[in-house]
Amino acid sequence: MRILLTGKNGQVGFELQRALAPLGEVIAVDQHDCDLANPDAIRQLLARVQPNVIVNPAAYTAVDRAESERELALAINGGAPGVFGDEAARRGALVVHYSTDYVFDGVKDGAYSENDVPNPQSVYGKTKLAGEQALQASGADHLIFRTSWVFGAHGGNFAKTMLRLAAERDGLKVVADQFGAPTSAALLADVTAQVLGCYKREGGAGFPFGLYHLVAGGYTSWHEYAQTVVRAALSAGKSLKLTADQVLPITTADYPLPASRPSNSRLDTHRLRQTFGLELPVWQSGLDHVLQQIL
Ligand SMILES: NC(=O)C1=CN([C@@H]2O[C@H](COP(=O)(O)OP(=O)(O)OC[C@H]3O[C@@H](n4cnc5c(N)ncnc54)[C@H](OP(=O)(O)O)[C@@H]3O)[C@@H](O)[C@H]2O)C=CC1
Ligand SMILES: Cc1cn([C@H]2C[C@H](O)[C@@H](COP(=O)(O)OP(=O)(O)O[C@H]3O[C@@H](C)C(=O)[C@@H](O)[C@H]3O)O2)c(=O)[nH]c1=O
Ligand SMILES: [Mg+2]
Repeated sequence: MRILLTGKNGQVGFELQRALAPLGEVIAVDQHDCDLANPDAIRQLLARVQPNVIVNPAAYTAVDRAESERELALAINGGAPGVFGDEAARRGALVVHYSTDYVFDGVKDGAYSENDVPNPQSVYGKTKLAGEQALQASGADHLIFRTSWVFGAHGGNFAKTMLRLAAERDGLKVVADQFGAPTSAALLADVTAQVLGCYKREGGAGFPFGLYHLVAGGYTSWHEYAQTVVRAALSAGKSLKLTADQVLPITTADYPLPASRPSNSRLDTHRLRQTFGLELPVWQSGLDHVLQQIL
């Protein structure tokens, strides 16, 4: 299997380099090798690499900046997956792509399933939904993994931001009315590799391609997540300027940002677990593992 991997220095791309290696030859690229905002550059890359599988964790992920950089975010998040899809359909390749909880408006009670209708409230969410739809419309064999609140040892994320702020400030305020599942980049990479392993063994017409929600087990609020990070850092002996009690709960209205975030980001993973016989560990176990690496 020849696997083209984009975004090799991103949180998920970095973990995928490790996880995909046993499946075949991995050709990993970054923005310098191919600018995903440029469709011709993508076509040239595919002509050169001739992959059987394209794995695309690269994306425009700056949620607030996207509100004022709509065109660029749309080219990378909405356009590139369509180009990958069109080319893959022509070449008989598989496209593996990642999307987000931010395609939902967050007003549902309970976890969102793949059958729930997206209604993104941010530019980032809208461009990610456009990417899903472009890939689906291409007719290429594809897998789309929708995930949420990604963290890893490599790259930037909320947990690392909390560690940095807790070392600088004697108080922190974090929204307590948005709920979701922090999901480790390593879990995303490992599940991707498991599913691609199935595809390698038994891929073909009957393979269950399509859209899957993929998040860690359980859920929390950003506030409780921040407190968990601070508590773990303190018990690992890290010197911080505050304790978990000094991470105060606030509402979304108390923390105005350019982009609107869903208050309910919970994703139901039933389809993925049933189809591939997988277990998804709780978010705390992935966090413990990453904090051990960072601290
Ligand atoms: N982070 C999160 O919390 C969540 C992420 N997702 C989705 O999961 C996937 C992986 O996210 P994650 O690993 O966290 O993202 P990161 O932001 O860590 O990495 C994204 C990568 O995309 C690359 N990239 C950005 N613009 C371009 C471009 N024009 N051409 C080529 N490469 C580009 C970046 O390269 P460079 O560093 O050089 O800019 C970076 O390596 C994405 O599809 C994201 O939408 C879904 C839910 C939550
Ligand atoms: C730094 C900070 C953030 N917050 C809030 C703002 C926001 O509601 C929430 C999370 O903030 P962030 O900006 O780090 O997270 P955000 O960039 O919105 O994270 C999202 O990224 C994209 C890529 C996704 O796909 C989503 O799944 C999600 O992970 O925490 C506080 O309340 N206090 C703080 O000190
Ligand atoms: Mg962010």
